[in-house]
Order: sequence, then structure tokens, then C-alpha cells
Amino acid sequence: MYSPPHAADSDSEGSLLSDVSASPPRRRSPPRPAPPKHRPRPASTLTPKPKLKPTPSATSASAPPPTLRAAALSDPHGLAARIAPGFALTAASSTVSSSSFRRLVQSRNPSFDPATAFTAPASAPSEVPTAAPCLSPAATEAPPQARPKRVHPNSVSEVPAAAAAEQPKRPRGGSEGNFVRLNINGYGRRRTFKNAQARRSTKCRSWRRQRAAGAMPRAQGDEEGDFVSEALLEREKKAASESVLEAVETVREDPSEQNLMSLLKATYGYDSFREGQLEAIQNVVAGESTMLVLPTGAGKSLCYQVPAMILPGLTLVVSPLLSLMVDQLRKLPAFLPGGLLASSQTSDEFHDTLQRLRAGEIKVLFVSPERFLNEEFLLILRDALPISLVAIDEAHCISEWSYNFRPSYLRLRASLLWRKLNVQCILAMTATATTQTLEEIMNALEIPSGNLIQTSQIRENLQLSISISDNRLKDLMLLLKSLPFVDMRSIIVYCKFQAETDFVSKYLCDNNITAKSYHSGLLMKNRSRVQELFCSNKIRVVVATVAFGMGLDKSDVEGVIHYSLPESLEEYIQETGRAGRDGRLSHCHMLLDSATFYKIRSLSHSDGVDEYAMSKFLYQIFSSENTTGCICSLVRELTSRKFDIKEEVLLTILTQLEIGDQQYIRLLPQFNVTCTLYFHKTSPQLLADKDILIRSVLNRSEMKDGHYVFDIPRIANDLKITMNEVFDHLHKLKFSGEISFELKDPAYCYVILWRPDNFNALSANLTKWLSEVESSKIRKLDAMFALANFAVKGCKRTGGCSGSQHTPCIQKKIMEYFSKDDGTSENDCHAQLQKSSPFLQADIKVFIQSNSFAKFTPRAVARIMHGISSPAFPSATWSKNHFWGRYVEVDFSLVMEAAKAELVKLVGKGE
Ligand SMILES: Nc1ncnc2c1ncn2[C@@H]1O[C@H](COP(=O)(O)OP(=O)(O)OP(=O)(O)O)[C@@H](O)[C@H]1O
Repeated sequence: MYSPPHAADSDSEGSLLSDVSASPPRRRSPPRPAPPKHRPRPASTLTPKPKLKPTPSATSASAPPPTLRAAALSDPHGLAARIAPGFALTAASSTVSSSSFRRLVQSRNPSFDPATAFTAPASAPSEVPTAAPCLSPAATEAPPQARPKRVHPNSVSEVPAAAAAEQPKRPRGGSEGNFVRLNINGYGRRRTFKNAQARRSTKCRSWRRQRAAGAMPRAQGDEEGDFVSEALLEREKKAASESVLEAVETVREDPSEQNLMSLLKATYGYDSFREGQLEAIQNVVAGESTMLVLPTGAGKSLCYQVPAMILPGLTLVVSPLLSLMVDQLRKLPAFLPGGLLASSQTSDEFHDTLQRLRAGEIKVLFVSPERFLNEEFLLILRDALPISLVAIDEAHCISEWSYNFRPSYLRLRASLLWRKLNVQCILAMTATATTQTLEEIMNALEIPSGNLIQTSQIRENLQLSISISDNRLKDLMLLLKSLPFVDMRSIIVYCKFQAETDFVSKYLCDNNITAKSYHSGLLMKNRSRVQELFCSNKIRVVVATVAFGMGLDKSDVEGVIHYSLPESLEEYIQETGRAGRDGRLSHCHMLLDSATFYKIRSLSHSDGVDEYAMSKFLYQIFSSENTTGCICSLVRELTSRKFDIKEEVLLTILTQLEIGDQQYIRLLPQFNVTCTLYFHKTSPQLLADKDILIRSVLNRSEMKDGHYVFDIPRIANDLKITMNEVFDHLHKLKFSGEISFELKDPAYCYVILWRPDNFNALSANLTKWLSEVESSKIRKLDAMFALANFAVKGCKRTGGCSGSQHTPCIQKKIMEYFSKDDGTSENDCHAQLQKSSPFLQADIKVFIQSNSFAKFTPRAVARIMHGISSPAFPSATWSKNHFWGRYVEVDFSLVMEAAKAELVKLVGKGE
């Protein structure tokens, strides 16, 4: 039987890039107040906040030393080598170039004496080392491979190997799904045919698909099943591409509405722009940075694709999810060659994309926000092509007040984009942002307040209903077997937890409803398979977490059912936004139960940090052995357990230290920092005589099972080189057969630029900020619950609401929510939580005494009482405890207070 899931099981974060970012209604749903049209916000609502002012030392420290920079510019291949050393070594000599490495070390250390260099303890380098590479562990360890054959720019091979290998085959003759869209672009890998018949039939299929999608004009008299000659096809293609070129040229000369419409027709076959598109495109083409808020499925992608055709330089698209990038790359029109750079790519793929970028063969480049950590990557980008446009998809991730905040997005500030990349224009896009979130995005990206294009965030073709459920499984079954859902071909059921999706889909299958589960815990290939089956209408129901959503562009999803309460109205809008993208009336139902609300509310406390833990963490970051300017590292898992702070939260804190008012650190890409070295040909001592790096390693290593284990940053600091240069050299030794090595311990790496004068004040500020972020998350959940509660209990069922159907009142509440400053309002959720329990204090006492071996903090005790897993107190161990999750319905802060009182008493007694 299904048991209640725990925090680690939730997909709310797992779905995000660790691995993944319409048409108008035909029939109107019940009447609702008219949505506001493009509504540039008055400047007063978007008061700019003080901008980041890095200290002079910070600025200079973050720039690479001139020598390396010059070398990088004059030797692009060398630069690439530092980005993707595994690949670069294919071209490198396989002999060990110890002398060139020695020269490199000596150039960085003029006083370097190889004979004595490693006898004394390392002193801090006088210069900040250059940025380390963006190098995935896979890339560092991968042996060089033959260059892959060139394939079409937007073909699937452009995506990371893991994803590419697992891309689904395109369904033939499926309905309009993203895979069909892919085919209309003619971007598939070139295929060889065994016979002419096969070739002809494939051509016909492809032709029909293109025609069906309106990408090409239909030939006169051509009926379904007609033979289409290759010559005709070629002529049509040529004519189409000539008309596109012509249309682009005309728009370049005069980007008038009429010319842009002709371009739209010639390129996409669409007859008109949708609301907000034309204005956004004209803004961008005129070089005006723009904030674009359009509903889900409204066609935001078009607003960067059209400018990408017109503008001379590169369009960079920043996207939070790998799967979203892959989908968007595949959907690019044929005349827009695209590429993708993600950390999970092999070095071959990475290098190939860079080559194409340098050769000017890429017009649209998709990148993850994490890429912007890498200074060398930024240099390559800046030098490859002028960047005409940076489009930031799901831009709400920039704001910590959004429902889906991502620390890596925090770095995407105008300061970085304008000044480091000479970007000419920024387009920020989202479907869901409150006023406060918008204000923050626009401030961060320096978008003028007049350049906000915003249409209603409400989709009018969605029928919204909610019902209370005491038995969600039974009610879900009933729902799926009754009208309107029983007649639907495509339905998504959203659950909060991964385990829940598996359990629910199995239950549905057992009851003769074909369903599959989808969540980020599944292998990529299984996820792709489920998506493919769903998009080709081979399965009717997908039971998914939030991981199945953003960017999913299947036009004929007719129903969305929320089995669990969404965490915010933004999430509700995103998820219901998967339905009715073809403009037809579609139905979205929510099953409401308060137990789920309490569970999710508890989990909202899993990111909080106590000031005590924060200050200990800060002392570790700036510990005395971490000298200013040196490369420092924090092994992620160890640090997370040590301070009982989740890894994402550690990264958030580090990012704040980098981008806050004072820049304390510069973050480097994440590396595996512990290296175990095995010697094969020459003895360690003999090799050390010839090789500076090996000598340093021998001085710095611990011996474990006869092998040398060392810390990469420490060696880099000793030699005053970058970690990437250490990896490069190790690779050279490896390819010469001298050594092999293994890497482990993924770590956050950084360089200290400025030590805090007042640790207490800094830790108090950071704790306060995190607690505000936590409260904002809870307020969002409360607002969602209050809305659902109002619909089922408070709504008088007038003005169009009836039975469980509440479209008008839900839409009204959504509009109110998005017009409020922080999107939330006072509601009675807090009042619904139990004030306390007579047994709470006594239970906490028993719990602490019976687990006296553990070092508890009040927060740790409260988490256990709320059933929240944390790094130091994981559910795997603690969920067996009698008290696990027992006080879910008592406000978290009350439980924490009670735990604090009990711990203080124990300390007083000296226990
Ligand atoms: N002017 C237009 N006319 C007709 N169809 C359009 C137009 N613009 C975009 N579309 C289609 O609308 C669909 C949705 O577009 P897109 O994926 O860009 O939406 P989106 O706004 O990014 O949605 P989401 O936020 O949900 O990801 C696509 O299939 C696209 O081809």
C-alpha cells in the first residue's frame, strides 16, 4: 500500500535543470471580467532597487590575468581546450609536455624554484587564479573521441549525449505534438534509404507534415496521397527559402507591422501575430530590452525566434531545464540554425557546438544559467559573435519571490550581460509573475519600466473546477470515468510526489485506464518514452509531478486534474496551462484535501536555516586557511550534512555572497575535487623529478591503499594555476600512459575576494533574507489553498459558478493575486493550523531524551515532528521514529519554539 511520501520525494526542485522551460479560444468559457490589455506598469510600481556595486578589488579580481586572456584570444583552440580539455587533448601530443607545463607554472610564479617549491607550506597566490573551466566530471574523465560527423545544426545530436541517446523516435502520423513540429522543420538526421520507394514515401510524409503545419504552401490540385516529385519538392523548398530571405531583408530595412506579418507568413505560415507578439518583436528589433508576460501557450518563443532572424548577431536563450532547451532547439524553424550548451554534454558535443559558434553557423544558442559561472565561456561567447539578443525564458526564476526561484538565475544580472557580454538587448519572458517578481526581474535586468508588455495571465478557454475529496483515489477514478473527462483523449494528472505518481498510475492501470507516470526520478529515456507515447496519443493519461509541464506544447491536452494542491497560483497556472493549447474549451479539476495542504506546508520549511548554522557555515567559507585569492572548495554532500543545510540552499547562500551589495566571493564552476592517482609506467618519485605537478601531488597527497589521494584546488593553489590547467596536465599524463586517475566529491568552488568585517551582521542578514524567502513560499501556498477553499466553501455559486465549476471566481482571485505587490493576501490558512497541542512539549521531551546521542537544533526537532527530511536527519533513518510527522498540523514555528525551550532546559541541566 502507498505510504506517505517525504520531502526528498518531492519533485518541486528535482525537475529543474539538474538534469529541464497556443492559440486563442474558439469557444468561450463562462463570462469573466475582461483582462487588462498590454498594461505597461507605471514607473512608480517599479522603483529600482540599489544596484550591485562591486568593490574595485572585486572587479579587478574577477577579470582574468592579462597574460592568459591574451593567450586565449590569440589561440581559440587553446581556449576551447581549457573549456573542454578532454576534447582538446585529441589534438594534443600524447607525450608528456612537462617542460611546457613547467614554463606555465614558472610564468605564473616568477620566483618559482622547482627544487624547493613544495617543501614549505603553500602561501597564498598573489593573484587571483583565472576562472576554472566549466567542466563536467564526465568531460574530465572522458577519453578523447573521434570528431562526430556533422549533422544538421538543430538535430538531436546537438543535445547532450544522455538526452540525445534517449530522444524518442518521432511518431508518424501522430497528432500535432512537439515531435511533429520538429519534423516540419526538416531537421531530422539525413537518412539513407534502402530503396526508392521508401525514400519517396518518407518524402511524401515529410511534405505532408510540412504542409499540414502550414510551413509550406500547398501545391494546387495536390490531394492526400498524390505523388509529390522530388523536383517539385526542391523547387518549393527553394522558393520558400528565397521568400524567407526576401522577407527578412525587407524587415531589416523597415520593421513595420506589414513587413513583419509577411515574414511571419513566409516563415511559419501563420496569418497573424497573437496579442503581445508584434509589440515585443518590434521592441526587440529596435534594441529595446523588454519584459514580456504572456499566458502559457501564447507563443512567447516566437518573440525571440523572429528577432533572431532579423538581428545580425547571435541570440542567446537562457532556459532553466535541459528538456525544455532540447524541445525548443528541436522546434526552431529550419532557417534558424541552433545549438545547445549544457554541462551534461560530452566534450565532443561541446567542442562541435563551439566550432559552429565560431564559424558563425549558429544563430540561436540555448544555454543553462549555470554556464554563466564560467569566465572562459563568457569570453568565448563574447568573442564568437556579437550577441544581439539574450532571451531569458521563465525569467521569474531570477526572483527569489517567484514560486520557482533558481540560485543560478540570480547571476543573470544586467551587469553581467551588458558589461561582460556586450549584449545589445534583453528579452525576459514569463507566463507567471506577480508585481513584486516583475519589479525584481526588471531591476535585475535593467529593463525600463515602460518596456513591460503584459497581457492577462488567464487563459479564457479553461473551465476550472474544484471539489473537496476525502478519498482522492476513488474520486480520481470517478472523475476519469465520467463526463467530460471520460471522452477526453489526453489528460494530465498532477501529483506532488514522485511515489504518488507511480502509485496513482498503477491504480489507474489496474482499473483499465491506460496511464503512465512521469517524474524527474525516472531515467531520461523512460521520461522521453512517456512523453512520446502521450504526444502520439498512445496513452490517455500521464500522472506526473511538476517535472512534466514547463514548455510541454501538446496542443490537444483536453484535461488537467490536480490530484495534489499546487504549491502556488503560479504553479496552478503553469500546469493548467498545458490544457487547451489549441484554443478549444478544456477542463481543469482540482481534488482538494487538507491533509495534502498540511504536508506541503510542512515541506515548505525544509529550506530554512538558523542563524547559528548560517554563522558556522560562513566561518567555514571564510576559514583562516582559505586565503583571499586562493581557490577554495566545499564538498557539497559533506558540507550539507555538516550544517544540515540543503545543497541548493548552500548554493543560494554562496550566490548571495557573490552578487549581494558587497561581492565577497567569486563562484567558480562546480568540480569533483578529490583525485586518486595511479602510477603505471614510471615510479612516482622518478616521475616527480621530471614533472612539477607530480612533485606537488606527492608532497600534498595522503596515501590510501597504496594510492595517492589529493585535493585538486590545493595543487592549483600551490602552482598558482587554474584547476582546469591541473586537469589538462593530468590528462596529458594519462594519455601518455603514465598515470590514470579518478575524481570524486563534487564541490562548490570559489575564490574569496573580500572577507566580511562583521560575521554576525552578515549571518543575521542572510538568515533574515532566507526566512523571508521561506515565508513568501508559504504565503504562496496559503494563497493557493485559500483560493481553493473559497471556491468549495465560500463561493455563493452566482455569477457563473455552479456545482464544482468555479471558473469566474477562480479567475477573479487569480487576477487579484497577480495585481497585489507580493501576490499574496491575508487569509485564514494560518488560523486553520492548530495553535498547539497539550502533548507537544511532553512529546518533544521524550523524543529528545530517547535520542540523546543526536545533536539536535530546535529546527531539526521541528522538522522531524513535521516529517521533513533534512541532510543531517534524513527520512531514511528518522521516518521510522515514532514522532516522525506527528505534529504536521501544528504551526512549524510553534514546534520550533517548544523544541527550543526543551533543548535550553537540557543544556541548563548540563545533559
Ligand atoms: N502567431 C501565432 N499563430 C499561430 N500559432 C502560434 C503563433 N505564435 C505561436 N504559435 C504556436 O503556439 C504554440 C505555443 O507557443 P510557445 O511554445 O512559444 O508558447 P509559450 O508562450 O512559450 O508557452 P509556455 O509558457 O506554456 O511554454 C506553438 O505551437 C506555436 O507554434
